[in-house]
Amino acid sequence: MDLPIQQILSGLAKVATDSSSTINATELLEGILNATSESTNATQQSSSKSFLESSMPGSILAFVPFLFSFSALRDWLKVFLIGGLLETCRRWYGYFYELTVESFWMSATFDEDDTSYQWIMVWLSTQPSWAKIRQVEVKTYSYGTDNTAIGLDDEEDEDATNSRRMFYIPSPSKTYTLWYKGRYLTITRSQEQGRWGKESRLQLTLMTRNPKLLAELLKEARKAYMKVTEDKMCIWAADSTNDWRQVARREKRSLKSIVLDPGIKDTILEDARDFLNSKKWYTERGIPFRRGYLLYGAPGSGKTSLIHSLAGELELDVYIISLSRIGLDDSGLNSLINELPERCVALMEDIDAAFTHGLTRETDEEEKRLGDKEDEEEDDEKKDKKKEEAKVTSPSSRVSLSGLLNALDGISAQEGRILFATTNKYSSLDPALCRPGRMDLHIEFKLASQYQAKELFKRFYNPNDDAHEDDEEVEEKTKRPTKKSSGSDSEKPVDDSGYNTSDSNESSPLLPAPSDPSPSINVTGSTHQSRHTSGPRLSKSRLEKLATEFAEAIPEREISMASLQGYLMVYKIRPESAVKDVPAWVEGEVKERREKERKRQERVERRRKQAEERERNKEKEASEKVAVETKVEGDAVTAS
Ligand SMILES: Nc1ncnc2c1ncn2[C@@H]1O[C@H](COP(=O)(O)OP(=O)(O)OP(=O)(O)O)[C@@H](O)[C@H]1O
Repeated sequence: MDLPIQQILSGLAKVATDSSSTINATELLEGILNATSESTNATQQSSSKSFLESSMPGSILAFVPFLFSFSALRDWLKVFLIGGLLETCRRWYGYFYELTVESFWMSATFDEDDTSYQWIMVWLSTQPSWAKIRQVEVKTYSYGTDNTAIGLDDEEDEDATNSRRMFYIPSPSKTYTLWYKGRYLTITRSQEQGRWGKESRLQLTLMTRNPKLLAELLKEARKAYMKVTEDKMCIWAADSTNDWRQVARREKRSLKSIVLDPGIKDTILEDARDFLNSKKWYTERGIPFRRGYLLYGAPGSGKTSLIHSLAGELELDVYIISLSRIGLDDSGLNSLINELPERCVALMEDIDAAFTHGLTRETDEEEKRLGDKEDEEEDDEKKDKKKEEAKVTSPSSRVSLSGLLNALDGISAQEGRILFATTNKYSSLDPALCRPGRMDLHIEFKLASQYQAKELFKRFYNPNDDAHEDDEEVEEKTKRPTKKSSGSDSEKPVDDSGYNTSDSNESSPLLPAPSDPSPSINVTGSTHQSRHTSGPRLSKSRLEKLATEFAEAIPEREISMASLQGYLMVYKIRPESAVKDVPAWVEGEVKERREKERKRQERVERRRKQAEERERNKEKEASEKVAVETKVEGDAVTAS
């Protein structure tokens, strides 16, 4: 290791003796190299060679101290200065370039899971130049998102309606150019791997110095979106990571189609409207700006239908919160409720289903008692279904009552939301949950009244309320027993709606005929008998008469609206037959209901007896135990 240092030192000494008083770096380097080579020659004769000598040329080693010499520093400085200057220039150039370009362009990005993404897609589909694009991705959608792309099929195209529709969407990673108000516009759709597979993103770049132009475009896009979705409402549900996802977009259901006793719909609608317009009122009084409605009562009485219909009427989206969902716990529920948008309908269906397993404050005994009581009230099938659901969900649902209460009205609970909860077991709900502030309005839904049956009949056969006052022609038509079909010699039966259908009920072996004692095929439920979508043509007076007859045959509060609807579905285009057959159907329904009731009574009685038996056995065991202990004690006393 000493050798190179000696060489360098000798080199330096040689340079010092040979050189004049002013030496420059080049001379110094040459001197070192010469001295080093001489020194190296001398040492070559030596038999021992160091590792460094064998692995590195001496000239490089000699160069090292030179790098740190004073004169080399000056050169280093020059290099740094020039390099730094060049880099600074490069960066400034990039910065100014971006600044210049940015001042002429505006850009915005849109993520697929945000509604604004759909605004842009809808807006794109309205652009004339977009119709001429040549490279696209073709998609078929199974639900909801059909407004986010450009439909290829005509709505009335039979193939399109019978199968999935086809859509154009922008190809990923391709930049499309368009013109917006005379400005150059580019749109790029990129895809990234997200939690749920590939997630798309749109990047829009507009050549303008005016920031208002982008805002205008966005407003236009939102308007276009609102226009195509004005008859639709979005349904959201939580995914397994407790994030809201849009699961469907549905046609709004008209409030008129929900038949309730007079005043109920109007009361809820007015209340909800008033609430939505009262933010200031709530704020001024320091009352949390939230409203809860509890809809309870008979199954199939229209609770869920009414909620969806009201949401459509109020132009709000529906966010479904399923308390018994696998993996949902208190914190998950809390975050779900926190993430609700300000104006929305939150829907908790069958809120009692979650209570059965740990949410209620009732003791087990009370729960059992209540369960028995409800047994008497509730439909057998419904109860069994609930039990099954409870069995499936109980191990995984970890929402506690306090968790639910906190989520509903804790400080972090979302303001401005309307909560609708439904239940078939009103009496099993905890009072804390039902108190005002959490559930402000409680509305009972009962089995169908005769008024409801009549209105349902009228709406079913004349949904648009457009029957003529006394349309004798229609009347005539409905009375005519047969009609000659054009192009055929054979006489075909005519349905009692006045329509002549090729697949009317008479020719359909699948239709269950209530009066037929031995149907050829055992079909449960109602089948579609016609492809007619419009209602049968009945005059107003005829419809009124039939509806009255129909309603008179329906016993008050014994049959659910869902069952009535199911019955009418069988007679989709045969109102006369519907009225004629209704007494037989009602008889069957009532009989079935009574049979179920009887079975339920028996089951309740059996359970009661089993409980008594258990009690008796317990008492017997206890008294036997006491007797044995007394005997043992007696024996012990005798023995002592
Ligand atoms: N009052 C009603 N007016 C019109 N249709 C009704 C009414 N009640 C029920 N229906 C019809 O019955 C079907 C079931 O109704 P819905 O699901 O709203 O009842 P529900 O009370 O929510 O039942 P569940 O308590 O079992 O959830 C729907 O197709 C709906 O059209």
